[in-house]
Amino acid sequence: MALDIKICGLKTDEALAAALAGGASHVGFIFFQKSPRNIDPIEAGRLRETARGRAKAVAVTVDADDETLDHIVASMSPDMLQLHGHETVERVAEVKARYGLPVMKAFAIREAADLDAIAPYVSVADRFLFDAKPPVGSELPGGNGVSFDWRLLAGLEGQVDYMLSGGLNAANIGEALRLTNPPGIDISSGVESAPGVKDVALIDGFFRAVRAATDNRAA
Ligand SMILES: O=C(O)c1ccccc1N[C@@H]1O[C@H](COP(=O)(O)O)[C@@H](O)[C@H]1O
Repeated sequence: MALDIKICGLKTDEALAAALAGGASHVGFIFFQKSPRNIDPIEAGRLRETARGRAKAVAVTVDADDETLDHIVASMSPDMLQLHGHETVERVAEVKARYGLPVMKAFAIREAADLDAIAPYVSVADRFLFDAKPPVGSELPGGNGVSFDWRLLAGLEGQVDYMLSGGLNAANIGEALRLTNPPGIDISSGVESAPGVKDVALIDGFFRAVRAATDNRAA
């Protein structure tokens, strides 16, 4: 099965063009005030039109209330909602029903026991996203450029649909894919020259590294 690739935290035409040219299956827009990648929903709506029909537009939110989600969904008509906060199973079900959109629920992983938390969500979430726990002092629940022990996901192959995320970059993606064989991968800081500043050369390099790793895998 083809590997899904999500480039997240996009804010500019140039970065979006590089993500699409590289073959991103998903492009992510962050709606979280404290993030250096935070984008206005109207501007995200403009960018997502470029991606329409080429990559799925994912709206990333953190414990957002209905009013906030209403505005995001109306402004940019995402293909998917990523819930990256402490949303309960009930809240995930409520959001799915309210917007009729697939939901990807994020979980922070440090040890094997952290994966137990996904069990009640299996029948509700369309997909999971596994990220590292934020470093102490970080105000961001994601986008910290930190990875976790990928070997923890080894038993999940074929069991749940998920994206591997957290601290991925061109240098480590080969090892990450070798250890986990995930259905999808998600990257943000690893293709930035500074927090919130996407770098076209780094985006190109990431896709090259993914291709090299997946070619090796197929061979
Ligand atoms: O990127 C952010 O600023 C962000 C803010 C709030 C919630 C989620 C966020 N990002 C998500 O985290 C992953 C991993 O990021 P990184 O590659 O480790 O920098 C990112 O792709 C988003 O899905």
